[in-house]
Amino acid sequence: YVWPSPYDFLEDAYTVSSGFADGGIVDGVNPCSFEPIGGRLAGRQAAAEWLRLAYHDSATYNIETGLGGLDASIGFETNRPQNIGRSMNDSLVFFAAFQSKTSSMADVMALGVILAIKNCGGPSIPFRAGRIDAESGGPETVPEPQQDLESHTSAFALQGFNVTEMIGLVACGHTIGGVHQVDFPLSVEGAITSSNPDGVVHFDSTFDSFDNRIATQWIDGTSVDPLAVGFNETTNSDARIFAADGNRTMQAFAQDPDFFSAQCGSLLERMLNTVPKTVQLSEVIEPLPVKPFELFASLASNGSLVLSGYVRIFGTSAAAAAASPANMPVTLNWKDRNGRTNASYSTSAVAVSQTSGSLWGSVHFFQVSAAIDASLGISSFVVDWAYDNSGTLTHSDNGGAGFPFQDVALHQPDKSCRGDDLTTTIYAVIRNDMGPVTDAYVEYTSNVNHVGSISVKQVTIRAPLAHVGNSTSLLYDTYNATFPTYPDGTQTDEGRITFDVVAVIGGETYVSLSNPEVFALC
Ligand code: HEM
Repeated sequence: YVWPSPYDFLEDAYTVSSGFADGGIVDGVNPCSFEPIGGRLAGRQAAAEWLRLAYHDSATYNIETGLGGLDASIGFETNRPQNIGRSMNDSLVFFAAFQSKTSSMADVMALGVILAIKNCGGPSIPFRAGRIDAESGGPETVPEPQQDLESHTSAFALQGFNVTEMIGLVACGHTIGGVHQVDFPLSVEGAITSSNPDGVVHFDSTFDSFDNRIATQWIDGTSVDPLAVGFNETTNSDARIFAADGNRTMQAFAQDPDFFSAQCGSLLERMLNTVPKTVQLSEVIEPLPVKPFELFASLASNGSLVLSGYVRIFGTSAAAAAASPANMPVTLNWKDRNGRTNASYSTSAVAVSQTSGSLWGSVHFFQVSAAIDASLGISSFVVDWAYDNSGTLTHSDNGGAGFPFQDVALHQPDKSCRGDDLTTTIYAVIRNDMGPVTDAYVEYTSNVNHVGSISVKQVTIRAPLAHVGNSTSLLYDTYNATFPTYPDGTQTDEGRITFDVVAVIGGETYVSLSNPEVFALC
C-alpha cells in the first residue's frame, strides 16, 4: 500500500518493536516467557494467553452461516466456563491501549498473536487488517477438554478445519504455555507453589519456544502435556486429538521442525483470518521500505511553514542490518504547491540517536526539520537515501507519485491544549488564498466503554472550527474548536485518541490526518 493509509498505525506497530517509535505490542511478550501485566504474574505467559484468546475468539465461527470468527466477541464471553481464568481480560486490557479509529480490537489481537509467535521463534504469519469488532457475544462453541473426540472433530469442522488441520492447530497452540491448576483442577494437581501460584504445568519442555517439541515429546513417549498424559483420562483431549489420524500428523511434525513451523504458519493465518463473511480484510500489510512517521507541517512564529517529524527506513538486506544511521545520507526533496521542483526544496534528515528494532528486518529513523516558504508551500516529497555515504542513492517515491502532503489545513500543536474542565481546544490554520472555506471542522475519535466487554469502542464527534482571525502568515487564518475531551461522558482513558483537521475549499477536502491526543494544559 502507499502512505497515507488507514492502516498506517497498525503497520507502525507491526514494524517497530523496540527503541525509538516502539510500537509497544512486543514489549508485552518479550521475552517469550514474559509474564502479563508488565511481568508481575509469576508462572503466567502473556504470549500463550494471547494465542489462546485469539483461538477462543475465532472458535465462534460457523462455516454454514459465515458468522463469528475473529471479531473480538470474546470480550463479551469471558465469564463463560470455556474461557475461565483472568488471562483473557488481562490480554484485552493490554490490547485496548492500541485500539483506535484505525485499529479494531480484533485487528490488534491478530497483530499481537503474529508478533508474539514471531518473537517466540515461530513462523512469520502474514498480517491483514480490517476486522470489525462485534457488538455482542457469539455462540458457546469453544471446545473443552472433557468433551470426546467426536465433539472436537465436529467443532473444528464447523470452524472450517478438517481432522488433520485440527491436530495441527491444537499442536501449534499447545507448543507454548500450559494448563493452570487454579482454573483446571480436573487436569492438573499438586502444582501450586509460592513461585507458581497458579500451578501451571507446561505442555512441553520448551514452553517459551514456538518449536515442534510438543510433537517430538508426544511421539517419543516423554510428553508432559497435562491434556495428553494427565492424571485424568477424561480431560486428555490432546491425546485423543493427536492420535486421531494414527499419529501421522504428529509424526510428520516430530520429524521435521520446518514442516511444523510452516504448517503452524498457514493454519494460524487461516485462524486469524476467519472473520464474519461481511468483513473484507485488507491486502497483506508488510513494512513499507520508506515511510513518514509523525510528520506534520505547522505555521511558525516567523510566518514560514515548518515540516517536522521523522522518516523511517526499513530493509531486510545485510546492508540494512550493517548500516550505521549516522552515516546514512537521507534527503527529503519536496515539490511546491504548484507541483514544481527546485534545488532549494530540499532538506537533510538527521539520524535519530536512539536505535529501533524490528522483528522483520532493520529499521532506522531520521528526523526532519525544514522551513518552507509559505507562499511556495508543499504538495509532495520524495526521499533519496543510501545505507552508507559512498552508496548510490535509492529514490523512494511512495509507489510513483511521491508522498502527498497538503499545506492547506494544518493543526497547530504548540497552541492546542486541554482545559482543566476536561475540554480540549484544537488550533488550526487554514489557507485564505484559495477561495472561501465552506466547511472546517475537527473530527475527534475517543473511546467509550464497550458495555459488557472490557474492550473499548470508538466514538467520533465533529466539532466545527470557528474562524478566530489572522495568523503569523498573511496566507493563513487561525481557527479553533473547543469540545469535551470525553464527549459523551462515558469515555475511558483506554484506547488511543486521534483527530483529523478538515477544511473544505472550492469543493475540495483537505485533511491533516491522525493527529495525536493533546495533553498540554491551556
Ligand atoms: C479441542 C481443542 C482444545 C482444547 C480442549 C484446549 C484446551 C486447553 C486448556 C484446558 C488449556 C489450559 C488453559 C489454562 O489453564 O489457562 C489450554 C491452554 C492453551 N491453549 Fe488450548 N485447547 C484446544 C485447542 C487450542 C488451539 C486450537 C489453540 C491455538 C491455536 C490453543 C491454544 C492454547 C494456548 C496457547 C494455551 C496456553 C495458555 C496459557 O499458557 O496461558 N488451544 N487449552
